[in-house]
Amino acid sequence: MAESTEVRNLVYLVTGGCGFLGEHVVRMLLQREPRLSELRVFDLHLGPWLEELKTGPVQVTAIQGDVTQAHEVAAAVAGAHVVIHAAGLVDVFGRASPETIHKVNVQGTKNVIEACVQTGTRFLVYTSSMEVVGPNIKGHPFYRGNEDTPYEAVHKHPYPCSKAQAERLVLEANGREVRGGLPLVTCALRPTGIYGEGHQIMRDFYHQGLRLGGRLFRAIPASVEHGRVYVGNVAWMHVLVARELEQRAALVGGQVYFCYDKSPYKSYEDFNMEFLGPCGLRLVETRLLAPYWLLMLLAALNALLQWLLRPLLLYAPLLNPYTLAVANTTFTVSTDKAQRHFGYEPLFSWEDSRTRTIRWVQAMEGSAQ
Ligand SMILES: NC(=O)C1=CN([C@@H]2O[C@H](COP(=O)(O)OP(=O)(O)OC[C@H]3O[C@@H](n4cnc5c(N)ncnc54)[C@H](O)[C@@H]3O)[C@@H](O)[C@H]2O)C=CC1
Ligand SMILES: CC(C)CCC[C@@H](C)[C@H]1CC[C@H]2[C@@H]3[C@H](O)CC4=CC(=O)CC[C@]4(C)[C@H]3CC[C@]12C
Repeated sequence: MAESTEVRNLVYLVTGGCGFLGEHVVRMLLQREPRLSELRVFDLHLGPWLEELKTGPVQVTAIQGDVTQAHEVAAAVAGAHVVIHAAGLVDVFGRASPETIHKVNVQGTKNVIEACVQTGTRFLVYTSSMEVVGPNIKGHPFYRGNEDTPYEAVHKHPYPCSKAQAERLVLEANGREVRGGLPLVTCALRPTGIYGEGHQIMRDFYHQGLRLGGRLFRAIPASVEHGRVYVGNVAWMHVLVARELEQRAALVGGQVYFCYDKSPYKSYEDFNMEFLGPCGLRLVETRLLAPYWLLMLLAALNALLQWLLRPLLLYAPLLNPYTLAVANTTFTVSTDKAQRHFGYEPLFSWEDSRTRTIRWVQAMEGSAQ
């Protein structure tokens, strides 16, 4: 940890600071950024847990706001030294319209960039996603790839499209002159599938398993590897790169970094079982019962039902053609770019990450433990 005798004079803004990742970034900043004097937490929905953070040495300012509203963003950004833009509409289930996803993820990001330029904020970290790269619609595997691995990134789904556009805007803004005449320094972090305390989909799988008598049924072949990264390490990467943006502007500015740690390469379901297994669930092999063509049929049926029922109700199950394609395509990362550029090492070992996540599942309401 850095020296605690450093002067506290920095103002940080975290957009989406009450989300799954955002909360971890907020808590990590308070623990690991000794130069912090004020932390602004901007979100559409503020969490009650923010109150308990207001008693420490750092001024925690909760701002209820909408990134699609340029004036609200500008007011929050004014006077901040660093912005971590983690707010986003994460929807691959068809809950929100493509227009809403675009508005939040693309227009919202434009608003953040313009606010930095207008108010003179120089450092911007954007939470991008592996989805900016892939899996692509052709289902090409991305096996242990890095930031320079050639890959045909072709998207159709609104979520990856919006993240790709927003990331491009952030990178193109690197070097723009901000108010006061100095250049803006930006970079983008691309997490793979994040897991850890607060992960909604893990929660959903757990409850589904309990409803099914402690069983989950394998849908995806165990040979398909899916990249995962612990939320605490993703948060740590954000804190570290934000800290280094000023000192290493020439190297880090305009760059993208995959988020990685020592989590093992496994299929999506086998990886989830690392936590759900110790909490009493078991994964039942069903390859013969549910061949892939049947899953595709079910996914297509779900999409059709979603469309038919839309005027009446929101039907948004986990399985749809897009989630099936993502879950069924190998996408794993092997890189050390963040280590080389800004000295990143995972803060949490795989054992720690696993233990913390298991404890969180065990503490969940309705837990079998
Ligand atoms: N969950 C994952 O596996 C991954 C997430 N990401 C990215 O990480 C970021 C955070 O994602 P999560 O924490 O998982 O999602 P989340 O949904 O838990 O957090 C997003 C936060 O943004 C806020 N937000 C949404 N619309 C807003 C608006 N119009 N104005 C202000 N705040 C708004 C939400 O209220 C929420 O608190 C997102 O940008 C997402 O694209 C990237 C890769 C993987
Ligand atoms: C029942 C199905 C066959 C399996 C369902 C699993 C899916 C819900 C999830 C499998 C892969 C996930 C995505 C992946 O981790 C990459 C992501 C990155 C993001 O930026 C946002 C979330 C997500 C799209 C994530 C969403 C759930 C899966 C599709």
